[in-house]
Amino acid sequence: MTAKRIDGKAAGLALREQVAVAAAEFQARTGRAPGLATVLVGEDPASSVYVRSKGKATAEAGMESFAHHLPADTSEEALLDLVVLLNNDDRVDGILVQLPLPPHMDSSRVIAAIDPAKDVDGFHPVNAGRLATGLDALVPCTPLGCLHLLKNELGSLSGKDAVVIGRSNIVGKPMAMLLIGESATVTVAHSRTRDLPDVVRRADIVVAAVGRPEMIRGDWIKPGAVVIDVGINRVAAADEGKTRLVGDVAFGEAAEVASAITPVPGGVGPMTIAMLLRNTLVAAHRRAGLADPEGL
Ligand SMILES: Nc1nc(=O)c2c([nH]1)NC[C@@H]1CN(c3ccc(C(=O)N[C@@H](CCC(=O)O)C(=O)O)cc3)C=[N+]21
Repeated sequence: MTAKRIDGKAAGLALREQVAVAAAEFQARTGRAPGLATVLVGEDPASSVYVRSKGKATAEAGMESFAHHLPADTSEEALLDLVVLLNNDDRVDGILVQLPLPPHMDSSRVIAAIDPAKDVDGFHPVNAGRLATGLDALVPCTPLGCLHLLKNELGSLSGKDAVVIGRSNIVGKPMAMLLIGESATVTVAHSRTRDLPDVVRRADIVVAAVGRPEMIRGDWIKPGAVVIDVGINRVAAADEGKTRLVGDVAFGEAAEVASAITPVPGGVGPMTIAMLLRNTLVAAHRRAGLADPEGL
């Protein structure tokens, strides 16, 4: 069997079009567009690329983009001052501080300084707690994108066996919370899990977020499972000196067994950006005292 390739690029574009329609409605009602502020500290080339593509997507969705770029040697105090400024700026509905921060900064402290109502990454402990307790939260973009793809594929997730590989605050833990919320039976596996291949073999749904290139092999996958690959790993290509992106799943092998699988690139990554815009739109509505936009 050859799995269906889940097209995250197309799903992300469709979502971004819906967000653009709702953003225009928001502007008509309130007299201003939703606004997203991004903060990049330092010169990491990959981070610069992501921040630039976020700025472009924001403009395309009819939202205002406020891009802040600080030098790598900025003090933590100066970054915290900027966060406070953005917290108090009414044009700003969403604040994204690009991670990782330089090593002299304490990212937990920076995240905790962001107004939870503007925390479109969903990384603030208040949002993590709200998600865990089933309250309205801003939910991390990558797991939200994974859930969107899973529901597109399967409809209801109720009673499905889901295995999340990875326990980070950014992906694994919030992914588990979302799956529990959909009434899946959820196992969170990680580097200390015993017999990981056997654990994964039980899963109707596999979400791989370990950050190890092609670690999850085809013979770990239950026939017919849906595989969501969150990994974005840059590895050496066959061509001397070139690189290519691979996921955490050995795609070719897994595609022989799964019913559907996300590719890398073109899977989860584009959904993450679409969900960032979605979260900015939602934050704008909540801050303006409006009901959440429908169907997003
Ligand atoms: N505060 C914060 N929030 C983030 O959401 C955040 C962050 N920091 N730091 C870095 C990571 C990484 N990230 C990606 C988003 C989209 C793609 C994406 O669209 N990737 C394309 C391909 C990209 C390429 O070709 O290099 C794809 O998978 O198809 C990738 C990576 C968000 N991050």
